[in-house]
Amino acid sequence: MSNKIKLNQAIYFITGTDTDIGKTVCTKALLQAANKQHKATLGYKPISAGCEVTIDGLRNEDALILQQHSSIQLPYSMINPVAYQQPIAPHIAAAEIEQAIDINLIDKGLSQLKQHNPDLLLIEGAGGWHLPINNKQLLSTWVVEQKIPLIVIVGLKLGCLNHALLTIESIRHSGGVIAGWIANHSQQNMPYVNENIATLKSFIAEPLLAEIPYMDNIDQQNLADLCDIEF
Ligand SMILES: Nc1ncnc2c1ncn2[C@@H]1O[C@H](COP(=O)(O)OP(=O)(O)OP(=O)(O)O)[C@@H](O)[C@H]1O
Ligand SMILES: C[C@H](N)[C@H](N)CCCCCC(=O)O
Ligand SMILES: [Mg+2]
Repeated sequence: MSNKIKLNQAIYFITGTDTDIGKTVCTKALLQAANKQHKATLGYKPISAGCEVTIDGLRNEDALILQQHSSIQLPYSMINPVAYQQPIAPHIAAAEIEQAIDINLIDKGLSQLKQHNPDLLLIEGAGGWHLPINNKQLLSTWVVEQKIPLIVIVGLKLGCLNHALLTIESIRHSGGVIAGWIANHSQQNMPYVNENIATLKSFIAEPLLAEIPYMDNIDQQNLADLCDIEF
């Protein structure tokens, strides 16, 4: 019998300890691993902030990476329905151009993706767990309402213990379900990195799904074999 960790839900929300800590890298790794197992996969980046202006419209790098590594090929607008040009908190970018984040678009986008019957649909958040979508609402509330299980990406750096434990406590407090976490070596040669991972393991009951090493050219790498996971 295989000792592989099983992720047997069709949809997961990928959150993390901060912005810029490897959520997209790890989402790509999970998609590549599932693709290698011949699963029908989709990545979804419902809200992006930080886009290029192109003749086809706004394009966000995360969404393009998820689109590229999805085995089900769909138009960009389905992968990233809400996009803002400025690389800032999305609700502030939204206020700047007087185009509020419409949670109905995010909902509708998810329903449309589900119609393509993916075996695995990974939704990448923006920033960390509590992302404001306006001055009153958080994206995390939507995730919990949708009952989407979570995968928490921990960007390994000094301070990540606090960020990881606060994130996990907050997800539980919000009523979210954590499927597991990924340790991402977002920095090269973090001192005592293994001791940090061991500490996190001792505090987090959910499984460590994968450990992603630091790689200079990670965007060019196939990371499938780093995820010893059965989908
Ligand atoms: N394991 C790694 N090895 C080398 N570089 C990494 C690693 N993980 C992340 N990076 C780099 O760090 C940067 C941030 O990673 P990534 O874009 O995945 O973060 P994110 O959490 O998705 O950010 P955002 O909040 O903007 O969505 C990228 O340039 C990425 O290539
Ligand atoms: C621009 C950045 N890379 C992300 N796309 C958005 C990060 C939002 C962070 C919001 C916050 O928690 O302060
Ligand atoms: Mg990202």
